[in-house]
Amino acid sequence: MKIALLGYGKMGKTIEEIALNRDHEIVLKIEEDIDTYEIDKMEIDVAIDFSVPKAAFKNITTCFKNNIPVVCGTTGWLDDYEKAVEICKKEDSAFIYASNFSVGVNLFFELNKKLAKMMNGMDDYAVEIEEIHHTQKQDAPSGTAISLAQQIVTENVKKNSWQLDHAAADEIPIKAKRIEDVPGTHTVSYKSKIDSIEIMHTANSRQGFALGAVIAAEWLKDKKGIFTMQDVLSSQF
Ligand SMILES: NC(=O)C1=CN([C@@H]2O[C@H](COP(=O)(O)OP(=O)(O)OC[C@H]3O[C@@H](n4cnc5c(N)ncnc54)[C@H](O)[C@@H]3O)[C@@H](O)[C@H]2O)C=CC1
Ligand SMILES: O=C(O)C1=N[C@H](C(=O)O)C[C@H](O)C1
Repeated sequence: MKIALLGYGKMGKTIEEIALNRDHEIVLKIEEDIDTYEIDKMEIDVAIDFSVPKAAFKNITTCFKNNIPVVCGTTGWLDDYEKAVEICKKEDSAFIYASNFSVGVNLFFELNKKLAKMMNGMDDYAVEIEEIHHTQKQDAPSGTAISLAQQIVTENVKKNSWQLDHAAADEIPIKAKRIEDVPGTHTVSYKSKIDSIEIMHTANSRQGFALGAVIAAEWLKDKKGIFTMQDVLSSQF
């Protein structure tokens, strides 16, 4: 498979290593605006975007316009997600966005939904999310923490949204901590006066995110439409 890497930082480099080990070819590495590359003249099977929030929308929609399917893991640009979906549909292209491509985190998401369902109506418990990431991270809270909060909102009749730090009664508080070299740790806790229940996912490296993104790219290559990581994983496991 011929892969274009949109963003060649910590994640782009880890994805390259995994893609080469799976016999794929990296035909393009982008570190600036996509207009400066002649992608219309290139043969690209799939683009994988792990870049920066301000670049993602333009770069991925340019790929759709050139009939290149896109796997996007960049977080912090989701105000434009619906617009990107419309452009993808109009161009008859293919798209997967996931706040987290790690298989382990996607299992953790399922656990979070189950626990949220069980805790719905348990009013003595206060729910809270904490995320810890490295100090270079541009966005807060993390995309994964937002996904966890949205999953709880779907299950819990008393919670309508999330808030960074100080939340109202109908909001889930998210605490974002930045500590050098932490790849990504997420904890969902329910605390009462009597006891606490916590579930936690700790990434030991970036390998899990990168492997999940390459698996998603292999799955998406010849498809058309809008998909999620759940679609990918339910066809594999
Ligand atoms: N969904 C997931 O599973 C994961 C998502 N992420 C997200 O992926 C993104 C990248 O993370 P890292 O690699 O750690 O960041 P990084 O800062 O190491 O790399 C970002 C890269 O984007 C490049 N870049 C800057 N402007 C650009 C432009 N206009 N076009 C294309 N590339 C440009 C930079 O040169 C840099 O190489 C972040 O948004 C992060 O939150 C990170 C890990 C897992
Ligand atoms: O920036 C990161 O590093 C990560 N970002 C993603 C997020 O915002 O959730 C996923 C992972 O936790 C690492």
